[in-house]
Amino acid sequence: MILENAPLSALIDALAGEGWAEARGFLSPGEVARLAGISQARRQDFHRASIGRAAGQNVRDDIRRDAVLWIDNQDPELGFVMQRFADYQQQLNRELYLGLNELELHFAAYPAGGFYQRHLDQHRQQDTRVVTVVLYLNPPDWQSDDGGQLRLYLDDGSHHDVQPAGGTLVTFLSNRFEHEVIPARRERLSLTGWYRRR
Ligand SMILES: O=C(O)CCC(=O)C(=O)O
Ligand SMILES: [Fe+2]
Repeated sequence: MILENAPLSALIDALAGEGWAEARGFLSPGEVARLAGISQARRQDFHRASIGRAAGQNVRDDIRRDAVLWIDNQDPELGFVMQRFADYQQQLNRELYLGLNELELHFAAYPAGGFYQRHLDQHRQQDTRVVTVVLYLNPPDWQSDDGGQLRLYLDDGSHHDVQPAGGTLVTFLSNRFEHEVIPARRERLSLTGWYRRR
């Protein structure tokens, strides 16, 4: 379901219904610019994203081509956005009894040519990821021609493409929807996270 400047309660309803939501205007343009600035200032610390966990981790250029920086949830510069995610977690628990008690977050940067092949956000052994959130930090002039859409594969065999415009938040049930990032033609920035249940 596509939402515009919606309250958190509308996201919760969409998640309980279809299992996913595209919430445009989740952050204001000013907040997006601030977060994008923080991400850019830390670019030297990003590292090439890998797949799998622990010993099974490796960088696979053929599967995903992005760089990430994991975030400390106590990071003082990020308090304004962490608060939004904490509110969302609290409402998810209150309304849907999901029992979420952890959020892991990373900045991601896809260079021109970057993509992420179709996948599910759960590691085979360890399926504690319950709800995915992706918040886009791109400039407002992102065009369809710039690529980088998030393609969500829906239950009925169709798909929904999300334009990674700054301020849009996508959220979905991590174990239900396969998805992929279509190759981007310009740098594509985001903040991606997973609520978990330990
Ligand atoms: O950036 C996106 O739109 C999705 C990224 C993704 O699927 C992931 O990091 O698991
Ligand atoms: Fe994913």
